[in-house]
Amino acid sequence: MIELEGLTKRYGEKVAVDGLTCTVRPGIVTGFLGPNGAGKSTTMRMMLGLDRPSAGDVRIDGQHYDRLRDPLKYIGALLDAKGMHGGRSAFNHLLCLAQSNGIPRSRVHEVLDTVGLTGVAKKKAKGFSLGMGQRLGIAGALLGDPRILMFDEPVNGLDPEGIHWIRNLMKSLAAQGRTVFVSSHLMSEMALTADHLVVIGQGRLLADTSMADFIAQNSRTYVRVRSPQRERLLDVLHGAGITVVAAGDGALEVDDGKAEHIGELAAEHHLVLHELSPQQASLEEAFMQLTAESVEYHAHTDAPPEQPWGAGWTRS
Ligand SMILES: Nc1ncnc2c1ncn2[C@@H]1O[C@H](COP(=O)(O)OP(=O)(O)OP(=O)(O)O)[C@@H](O)[C@H]1O
Repeated sequence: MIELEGLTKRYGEKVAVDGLTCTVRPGIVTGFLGPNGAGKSTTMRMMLGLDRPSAGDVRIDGQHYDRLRDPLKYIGALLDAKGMHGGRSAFNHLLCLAQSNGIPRSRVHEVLDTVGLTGVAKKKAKGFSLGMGQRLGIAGALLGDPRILMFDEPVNGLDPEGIHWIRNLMKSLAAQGRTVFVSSHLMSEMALTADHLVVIGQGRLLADTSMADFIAQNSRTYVRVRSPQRERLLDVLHGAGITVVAAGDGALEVDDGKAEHIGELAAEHHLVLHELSPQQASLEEAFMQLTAESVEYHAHTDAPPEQPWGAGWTRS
């Protein structure tokens, strides 16, 4: 479990993290979301004792990071896959980490095997592709068999097979009862991986809720209906006190409606339906809705959806 209490970080005038209070629980994957510059990396760095909070507190299984003996046995993290000593082989990189944390050499072989790098264990990390670097970083996080795992943008640079692998790895670590905390800008991936979300904007907590509730609370849910007897269907729905919105393509949209109810009404009146589909916004739409006001960096034009924000963006 990771507990944040009023966690705050200031850099001069800039408040990067602003009074965050939340608990990251074991047994589930918790996604950590926020627009660029929201304070995710700073929060994660404070969790790992790499940055000192200006105010507030963060506890790892009840203890401060700097009080943990052999910290890799409590919390493993992938923060910056390129932040390792490139001149060492993958094996030696992990061996150094293991030796400084009282972890046996045999465990290095185990984690190399888990991440699929056994075949390149003797190669220098500086020759690794981004994806291999991510895998090596993940091996380092797993080395101490910790109860808490933290991943900052773990799917960066991974190919579809690698993304699939890390998704399953995170889910299985959570299923073993571990605490899994992961940040990503890839909403479709987060939607498939996380059970719970912590969302921040400009350093402040915007949401701490289950994935399903987050989407339900931050988006419109409606039922889409199409019928060749559109006008009669409209009369029937209006007659039942149901508010209907016309969609551009001739379909009807019923806000907060139950598909079953609409289907039964149509059947009672012998109306043919060509479509009766409950619609829910994607995580990306819900996220954009919630964070619209706290986005610090805007593109000059509409950016394509489903891409990490960043390149070519300017501060507003
Ligand atoms: N060492 C530092 N000195 C000054 N300002 C900093 C420092 N580190 C971070 N910041 C500022 O704090 C804010 C939060 O940064 P942070 O990197 O934590 O955000 P983030 O949510 O991880 O962003 P991204 O999604 O772009 O990685 C930003 O405005 C950033 O410019």
